[in-house]
Order: sequence, then structure tokens, then C-alpha cells
Amino acid sequence: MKDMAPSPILTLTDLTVDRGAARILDRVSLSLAEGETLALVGESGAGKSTIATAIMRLLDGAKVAGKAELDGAGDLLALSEKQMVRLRGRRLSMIFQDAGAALNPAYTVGRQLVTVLRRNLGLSKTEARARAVELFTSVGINDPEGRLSAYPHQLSGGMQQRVMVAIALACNPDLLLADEPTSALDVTIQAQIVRLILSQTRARGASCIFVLHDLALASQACDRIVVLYAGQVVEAGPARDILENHRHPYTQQLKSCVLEIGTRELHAPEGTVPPHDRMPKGCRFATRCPRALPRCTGEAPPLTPARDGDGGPLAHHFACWNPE
Ligand SMILES: Nc1ncnc2c1ncn2[C@@H]1O[C@H](COP(=O)(O)OP(=O)(O)OP(=O)(O)O)[C@@H](O)[C@H]1O
Repeated sequence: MKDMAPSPILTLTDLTVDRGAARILDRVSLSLAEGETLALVGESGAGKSTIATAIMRLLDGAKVAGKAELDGAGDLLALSEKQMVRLRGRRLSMIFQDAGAALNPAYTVGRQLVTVLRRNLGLSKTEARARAVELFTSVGINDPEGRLSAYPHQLSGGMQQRVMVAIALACNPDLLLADEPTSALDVTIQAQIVRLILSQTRARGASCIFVLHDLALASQACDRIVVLYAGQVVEAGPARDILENHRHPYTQQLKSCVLEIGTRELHAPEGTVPPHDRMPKGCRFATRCPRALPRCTGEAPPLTPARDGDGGPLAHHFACWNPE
């Protein structure tokens, strides 16, 4: 019988990142199916951006171990910089938190987009300009022809991020990494930009890893959620399972914080994350966990499937000795 499971476009195996004595990411494994959107959630410092940046091979001054296999390209962590240059933009693209800082202030946004199109797709000047107008239209930029000659500072934050989305999607990448692309924007336009990124990636059949703070938004917008705590995956699975049938007490805390405060912003649960260079040997969440048992401080819980016999990398799993 033909296997109908979607094939993974990206598989991370034991991705580990050290900065000096601090272990920022600890054996993170996850898989992303073709055409799937996956949200990385967790409070500040959990390592979400580090995962995205490690996949792009844009981490400076860190020691990276493990594997990041992109379908058809092999282990990204083992490729040369020259090979990575060929993949960035074409197969992998990233949208950063602050579009204002990511765009070059000295060039018009049209020139920046046209350059990407010409360099990666080998289009002529006229073809690239026509394609740039189409892309600006698809990301909801009014007067796309006129806006091509604007400098970044002449555009609002929301417009700048739309330009970044157009640049990131210009070469139809297979995988888009969006690192909290709305954190520098007004609350009123945050959801619009998230929806725009997801609709545009889905329309192109691309996969997307979305770094988000907001568990509610992640569960509405994405297919799967990975919850990170202090550099480790504590729970992962289909978005609905994570929202409605989560097993890890940290996921519960993330969810109740949002619900209690009644905003769309993720507020950190009480207490603080242990420092990276002094992580406990047991469960890292034990010091803040209302369900902690003596075992939790002595022994780290392994990731366990939430349902018997449900062991695939895309299934719901969690790491806890005393789950909800
Ligand atoms: N360039 C750097 N030098 C030193 N430490 C860093 C650097 N970048 C990140 N870190 C540390 O790595 C840890 C993980 O950071 P990361 O930005 O990946 O977390 P995050 O979950 O994305 O948080 P946020 O939501 O605040 O962006 C943090 O403790 C951070 O201080």
C-alpha cells in the first residue's frame, strides 16, 4: 500500500547550540512536512530564534551540533558557505523581526526586490520589474509601481514588513522561516501580516516555520506547534491537540496566561527560567511547576508519545513525569 504520510521537507535531529558554557538549545528534534506550517512557541529566551537562525546558518559565535536535513539538499549544518549562499533565497528564506533593520536604507525597496529577482532567477531588468509589481500586488501593497521607488524610511512598519514578505517569497522558496515578523508592528496590523504570510506560503505550497509568542494565534494559524522551554522541546503536536489536549504543565501555563489576561499577547508564567549555564539535571521546568514530583528534579523526562502506538515525528508528544 502506498504510504500517504507527507514527506518531511526539514528534519532537525538533536540540534544543539552552545555559546561558551551556555547551552542555548539542547537536542532539539523536529520534523516539518511538505506544505505544513509549524509554530515555535515559548517565552523569551527559550531558543526559538536560535532554531530559525541555525537552519539558515546565520548564527555567529556559536557551536552548533546535530543535523538539519533539508529534502534534496542534505544536512545544512554540513554544507559549505558557498552551497548555503545558493540555497538562501531560493530554497530557504527568512523574514526577520524588524523589517526596518533588515532592509537596506540606501536603496529603494524596488531596487532591493529587483536585485533579488535578477540575481537568483536570472530575469532581465524589465522582467524583474514586472515580477516585482506582481509580488507587491500579491502582498497587498497599494500603488505597487509607485512604491517600487520608495526608500524604506518612506514606508510604514507594516508596509516595510510586506516588502520583506515579497522579497522572502520572490524566488518561491520551499521553506520560509518567519521570526516573530510582527513584533515590531502595531497590534492592529500584527494579525494581518501573520495571515498574509501564511496565505502566501500556502498559495505557493511552501512550508513555514513561524516563531510566535502567541499560543492562541499559533493554534489558529498553524498546522502544528512545538513548545520550547529553556532550549528544549517540552511538547509538540498538531495545533488542536496542543491547544485542547496538551499534557505538559508548561503548555497549560502558557494557555492559561493568555486566557486569564484576555489579550492576544503571551505573558510569561510566574517565576524565572534557570540560567543556561546552571540548568538542573532533572526537568528544567520543575522549579516553576505546580505538578512537580520528587522524581522531576532528579531525572529529565524523555519525550513520550501522547497516545499508545503513535510514535511518528509528526505525532503529539510531550516530556513530563506527571502530565496533565
Ligand atoms: N548573539 C548572542 N550572543 C549571546 N547569547 C545569545 C545570542 N543570541 C541569543 N542568545 C541567548 O540565547 C538564548 C536564546 O535566545 P533566542 O533569541 O533564540 O530566544 P527566543 O526564544 O527567540 O526569545 P525571544 O522571543 O526573546 O526572541 C537567550 O538566552 C539569549 O540571551
